[in-house]
Amino acid sequence: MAAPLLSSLCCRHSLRHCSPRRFARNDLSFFRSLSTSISSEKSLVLSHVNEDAGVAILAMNRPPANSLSLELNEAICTSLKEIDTNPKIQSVILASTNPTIFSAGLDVTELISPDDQRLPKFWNSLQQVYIDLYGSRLAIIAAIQGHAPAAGCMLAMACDYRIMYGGGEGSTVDGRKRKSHIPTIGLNETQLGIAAPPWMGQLLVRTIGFRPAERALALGTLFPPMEALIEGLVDDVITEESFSPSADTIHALEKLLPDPIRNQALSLVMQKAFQEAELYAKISPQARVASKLVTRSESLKDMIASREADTEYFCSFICQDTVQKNLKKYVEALKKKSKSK
Ligand SMILES: CCCCC/C=C\CCC/C=C/CC(=O)SCCNC(=O)CCNC(=O)[C@H](O)C(C)(C)COP(=O)(O)OP(=O)(O)OC[C@H]1O[C@@H](n2cnc3c(N)ncnc32)[C@H](O)[C@@H]1OP(=O)(O)O
Repeated sequence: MAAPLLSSLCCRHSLRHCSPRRFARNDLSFFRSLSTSISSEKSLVLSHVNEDAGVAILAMNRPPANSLSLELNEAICTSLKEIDTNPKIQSVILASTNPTIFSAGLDVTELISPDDQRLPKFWNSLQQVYIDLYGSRLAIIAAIQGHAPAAGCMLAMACDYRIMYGGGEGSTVDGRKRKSHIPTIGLNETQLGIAAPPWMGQLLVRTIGFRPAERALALGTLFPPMEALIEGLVDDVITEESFSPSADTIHALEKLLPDPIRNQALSLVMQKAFQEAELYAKISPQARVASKLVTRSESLKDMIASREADTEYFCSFICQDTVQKNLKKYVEALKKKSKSK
């Protein structure tokens, strides 16, 4: 699994064929020309490419919370690989079809009384998602419309740029006021009675710096948007207070876009993500990928070298009685909270 990563980082055939086309911030024709759709593994991931723009969307689509199961992890990797083989694509927007949850992190039900054949496969699939995102030749923009705890935060950190929704009472597609929603992001594992795996913790250190990461890891801090921005955990925060799409736009989009993507087309976070995707796509791919290698190759090599040991450690750690007890309690509380709504 390691070889494709570094070769993907080093230089892909596609780097020669870059012809990104400009599109303006509100140019919704981008969506109209989303002609190629790739659905994988029962559409756990929805993927659309626009070759003219050089940009693709990869939207996680596993209700209710985009929690990362073995199958979702595999679908993300499959989809990214398909996009990667298209030489006309330079940027990808990683998004969620759920407007309030980017990804709830690992599917915690995978961790409870696990099957001993499936557990290592599951962990491997998560490692692979990290490797494929962090080591991709593509510039990946995280459009974080909703919550991103734990491995959800890891997904975002493995991207090249992170845009987060800042909360507030935006309008829904049908013009009604939406309930205020303030997403959070962070590695909250200690709140579950477990620790973030070393490579995930180190990713936080590389993203926000040693001391802030040390504290955030110990406390399992989930940052609201502005705090995440101040810490450097996200690069941009977007509010939608003033955003109200016209009825014509809504009508046009209703006809043009599949349901799960429609709301995203109207979100400022998504529009900003396109702008950023375009910015990255304009840079010489060779230069961009070479600069990515400078900052990422060492840590990726280290992670790959310790991958098997990491899997072994994870499996034995998860199977410990105290860990199982903590996880069960956590899931019960999660379900209780959800039922009480
Ligand atoms: C020293 C070295 C040690 C090394 C140790 C090695 C390995 C250990 C590493 C373990 C790594 C872990 C990384 C992880 O990602 S753990 C998962 C952490 N995730 C969470 O804690 C998030 C839990 N979820 C929430 O907090 C909330 O759901 C939310 C994401 C904030 C969204 O809140 P809300 O919009 O209110 O939605 P609900 O709470 O009602 O949830 C809706 C629905 O989804 C289910 N669900 C939510 N999260 C998960 C999940 N992570 N897994 C599975 N299912 C989830 C929830 O139960 C609801 O479903 P029901 O309505 O059917 O109950």
